[in-house]
Amino acid sequence: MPAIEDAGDGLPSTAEKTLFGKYEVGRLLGYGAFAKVYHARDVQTEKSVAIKAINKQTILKGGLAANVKREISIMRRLRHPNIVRLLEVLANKKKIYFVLEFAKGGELFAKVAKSRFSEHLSRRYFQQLISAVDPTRRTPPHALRDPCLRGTGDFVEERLRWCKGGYLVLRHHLVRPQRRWTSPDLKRLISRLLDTNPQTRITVDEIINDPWFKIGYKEVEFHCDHLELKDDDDDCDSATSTSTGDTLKVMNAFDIISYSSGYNLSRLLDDREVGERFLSTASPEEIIEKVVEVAEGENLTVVTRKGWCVKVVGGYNCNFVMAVEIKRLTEELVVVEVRRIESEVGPGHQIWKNKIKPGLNNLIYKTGPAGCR
Ligand SMILES: Nc1ncnc2c1ncn2[C@@H]1O[C@H](COP(=O)(O)OP(=O)(O)OP(=O)(O)O)[C@@H](O)[C@H]1O
Repeated sequence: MPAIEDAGDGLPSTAEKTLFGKYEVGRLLGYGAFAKVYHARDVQTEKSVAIKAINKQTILKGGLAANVKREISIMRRLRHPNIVRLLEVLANKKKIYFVLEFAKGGELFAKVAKSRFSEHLSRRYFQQLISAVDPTRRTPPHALRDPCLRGTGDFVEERLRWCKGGYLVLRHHLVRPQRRWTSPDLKRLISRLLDTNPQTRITVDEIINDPWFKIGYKEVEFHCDHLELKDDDDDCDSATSTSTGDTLKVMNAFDIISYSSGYNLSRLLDDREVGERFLSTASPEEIIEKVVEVAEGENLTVVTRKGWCVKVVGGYNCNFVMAVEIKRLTEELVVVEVRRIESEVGPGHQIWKNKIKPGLNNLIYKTGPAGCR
């Protein structure tokens, strides 16, 4: 495998080195607005993956942490043949790495630039594109505040607005020369897609029912682990359990293997945050109750309590912030995840170690580190 430039990516500079001992990093595949994407090989399975390296500072400076978290929360849950899967998220002090399914077909743009597509092939690619956009579209609106994730109508409108100057160019070069060999149905669809008026422009539902589009189209069954995407600005919002326990937050393989806690990636973005995980056979309600009891006994303030998650603050100048979240691992076992931001010195530092943790001792029987790798 060829050597790659380091370019401050924190990626290994030669193929002999591997990222986190798991991925042999190879050639640069491309650049995004905030990331570089590399080809890599999973050392264990020998499968190709794409690794998207994003600089934490760039994200934080650009105020993009929420966008990144949202992108992860949606991507990791979607299972669709035309959407690249997010396999894992890794991080070190400087970078976040998205490990993605490798799309070996290359870029559509490169294919278009190389040769003219037949109408049949165009339809196949277009159907895949619409099929991939459709489940995103069906995600509840509160998850789609990010303009990058809004439905295609808005998305297309946004893009057309960006390249307003280029639009006529597009019409002239792309549509007109093709008239000779384009079927009337396709011509009609293209003109509806390129309608500059968002009110009359064709919608995704209309596209799916369009006679040209419909030929041979099979709706793909997509799977989404959690459609009830929550706003992740609050530590407790990622806890989806209820006190009645009918929508349990069950850890899936992704959570366990990657040590990722739901959507909350704040620890990937804030080096001051520390954490621990415990296993417990106690009931989530009993554990939460105990945390609240001990915290209140220490004059800490419970600022949020939702289902199986509680957040408390306190200490000198409120320099101690702690969120405890519980997830079910098996019928008998739960994982208690404790995340804290505390100053290295001063009374805040001692609150967890000397007060709360001892108070929970009889509920937990195994400890392990949490936080990013
Ligand atoms: N899973 C993948 N498999 C193969 N190549 C990929 C993969 N993901 C990205 N690439 C390559 O890396 C390039 C940059 O990807 P990236 O997702 O960062 O950028 P983008 O989607 O163009 O922009 P943005 O930064 O807005 O997400 C792509 O254009 C593509 O060539």
